[in-house]
Amino acid sequence: MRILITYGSKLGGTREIAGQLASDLRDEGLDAQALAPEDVGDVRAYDAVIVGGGLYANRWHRHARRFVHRHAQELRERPVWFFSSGPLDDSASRERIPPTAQVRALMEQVGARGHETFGGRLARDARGFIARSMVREHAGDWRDSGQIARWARGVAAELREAASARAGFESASQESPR
Ligand SMILES: Cc1cc2nc3c(=O)[nH]c(=O)nc-3n(C[C@H](O)[C@H](O)[C@H](O)COP(=O)(O)O)c2cc1C
Repeated sequence: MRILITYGSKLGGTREIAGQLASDLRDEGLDAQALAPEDVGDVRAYDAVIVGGGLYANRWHRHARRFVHRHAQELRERPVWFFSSGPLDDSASRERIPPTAQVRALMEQVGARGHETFGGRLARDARGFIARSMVREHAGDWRDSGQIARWARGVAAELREAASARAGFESASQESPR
């Protein structure tokens, strides 16, 4: 089963989460690949898609939003999960943080099956006027590799379940009716 993981990331934190998800899903025996949106060819080549976005003022980074808009049709036709990365504290590790209103609207647009919020990262040398002003209070790496791995295992289990249900249905429908 081929899984695409793509993302919108400005400072690199969400890109690295996508990389860890791909590696965790490969450990689960799935053929998973993390690609920047501009490197994704035909979404129809994948059996399932995960889209992640770094949060900026409660909105996904524009590359993630754009990917969903551009490929809404293909995404509606296959299982899709979303993740967000943002909180610059341990809140995402302690409790489930629901998607922001904008991300929820994108989920509805494509019928996404689930969503997880992971902690974010703000490096001390982050570039950009607002990012620099946030560094003093909020610099740190709050991404939790255990939380990411657990979520990847959950997605893999759902995909396996769906595949075995499909295989059961197909073999039942091949039996000729008497
Ligand atoms: C200008 C700015 C605005 C941010 N706004 C939010 C926000 O609204 N919600 C949130 O949870 N995190 C917010 N963050 C934290 C980022 O989401 C976090 O740094 C994340 O890891 C960035 O992803 P990226 O490294 O992939 O770009 C903000 C960070 C910056 C620099």
